[in-house]
Amino acid sequence: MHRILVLDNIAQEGLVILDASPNVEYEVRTGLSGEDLRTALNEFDGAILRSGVKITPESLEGNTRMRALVRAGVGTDNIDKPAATRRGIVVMNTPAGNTVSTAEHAFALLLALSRNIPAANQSLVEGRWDRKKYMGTQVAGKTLGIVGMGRIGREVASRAIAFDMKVIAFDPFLTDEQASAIGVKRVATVDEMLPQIDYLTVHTPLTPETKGLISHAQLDKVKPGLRVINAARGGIYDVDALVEGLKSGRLGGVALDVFENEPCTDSPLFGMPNVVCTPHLGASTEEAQTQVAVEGIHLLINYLQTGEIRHSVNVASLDPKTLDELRGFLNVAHRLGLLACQWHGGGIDQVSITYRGEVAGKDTRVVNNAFCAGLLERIVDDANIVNSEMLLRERGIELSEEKHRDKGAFASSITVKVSGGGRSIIVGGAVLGQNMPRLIMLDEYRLESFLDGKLLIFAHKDVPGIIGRVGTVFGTHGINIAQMAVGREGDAPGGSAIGVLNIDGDVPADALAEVEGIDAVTQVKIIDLPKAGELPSWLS
Ligand SMILES: NC(=O)C1=CN([C@@H]2O[C@H](COP(=O)(O)OP(=O)(O)OC[C@H]3O[C@@H](n4cnc5c(N)ncnc54)[C@H](O)[C@@H]3O)[C@@H](O)[C@H]2O)C=CC1
Ligand SMILES: O=C(O)CCC(=O)C(=O)O
Repeated sequence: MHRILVLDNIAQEGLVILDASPNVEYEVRTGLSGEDLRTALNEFDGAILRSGVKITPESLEGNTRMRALVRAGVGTDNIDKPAATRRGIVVMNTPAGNTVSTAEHAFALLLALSRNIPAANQSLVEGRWDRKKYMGTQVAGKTLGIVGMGRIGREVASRAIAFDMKVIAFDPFLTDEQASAIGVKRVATVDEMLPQIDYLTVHTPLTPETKGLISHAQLDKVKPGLRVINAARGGIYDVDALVEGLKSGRLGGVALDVFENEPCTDSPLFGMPNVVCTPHLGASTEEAQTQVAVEGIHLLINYLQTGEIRHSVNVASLDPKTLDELRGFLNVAHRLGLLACQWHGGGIDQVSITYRGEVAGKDTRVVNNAFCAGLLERIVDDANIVNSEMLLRERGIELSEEKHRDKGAFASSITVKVSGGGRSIIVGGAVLGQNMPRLIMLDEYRLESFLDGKLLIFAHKDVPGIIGRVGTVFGTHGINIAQMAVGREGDAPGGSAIGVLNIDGDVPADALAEVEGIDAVTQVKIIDLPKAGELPSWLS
């Protein structure tokens, strides 16, 4: 049973899906913070939220249960993503569900500013018929500057063009070709657009580059009377600069839907002339809320039930088709990681992964993560495909990847060199038939061995009789050998070789000592892997 926590009010349509989903139970607990939030998050497998809850590192402290946090909306700035990633929690959002509603709200603010709608309404309902005071500005023929030409910025642009406005846009990822296809003029910097525009609207996340995009210094650069709108994130405009600009007349109006600290019930802008503010209503339409709730719940259930990862902001996506194609490889990679950790023995500082054949044509980032999860699983609690790469980097271990499309002996294979502490080892694997993991390389030896259960690996000189002597030791101790594979250096006998035995049950210490005592045996190690068919929780 997957337990889902609904942390904010979401549309009923989302709850209906939860009600109808087998193997899922949920609770709605809104307004949680501090210790209550921390405790609650540890009682559920997944959670869905809007902007009303802040997930901090403290909220996730000691969490061993939560697997996914879904933001029913775009901005995930209320979720501490490094903390979630560290705990192995996938963070997903619903990027497109509220795009149109937010663009419409930004445009509604632009029109409200142009025609003084809120102030005129207020004056009228207070008993005044003040037509002269509320003389407005026509938007047709005026120029709108848009910073951020992503989903919302582009919707705003098309609405502005429909209103006969000229549009100038800045976005580091906008090309001249894209700009002309949309019908806007691209500029290379925000400063370049400021003297040319009558209205400015921003549709970017709050980042170090966008924080204070309009500050005191920009007031000197703007065309006097510029009206500015922000339905993206508080902090993109500096509030003190906005107040100064309004007082000096450099700014003709300010419309804000978002604030640096929310909820915001007090601001020097509130009550000033030519200011229109709304309490973060951009996405507050029935249509947007239904879409983000339905999409968000689907994302959550799909991840918990099938492992599909879509719209993740902290880990590579894994759609159902790719998941299906890679499932066998995720399993092999995880097992190779577990083997590499035990065979190397510790002090690792470098991991080089090579994919060969068909698998090299796929997005293998998540396979890398599966290997890293196996490598770390015995060292770090709760390593999984979400957090393993971060955990690896935090430990100063370098990860590199190489791909070769040409096939070797197998349709697809993965080989990993793990180095550190003066020792390098190599493990290689492939998938046979329907998800049967095989070890095909160990250090310089090619072989073909089952990659599950208990393995006894013994390096030895390639001289006659060794296999028989090792077999006799196990027979004497009543230990069954399920499978056996050997690989040797080159084609001729006499060099070094390696044997891999799949053992049923445990190997007693005295049996191990007897194998170690065989003179031609140079190294013996027992390796513990998951049993055949056993999958880690993140893959089952
Ligand atoms: N008021 C509200 O209720 C809502 C607010 N939002 C906010 O609106 C913002 C935009 O959302 P979307 O369009 O969906 O995101 P998006 O990811 O589709 O677009 C963002 C764009 O900003 C651009 N950008 C990033 N840094 C930039 C910079 N320094 N200068 C210029 N452009 C830059 C990116 O290249 C991208 O094209 C987000 O911050 C989101 O949280 C989104 C939905 C509702
Ligand atoms: O959930 C909301 O209403 C806020 C929407 C928003 O800001 C976002 O999606 O980024």
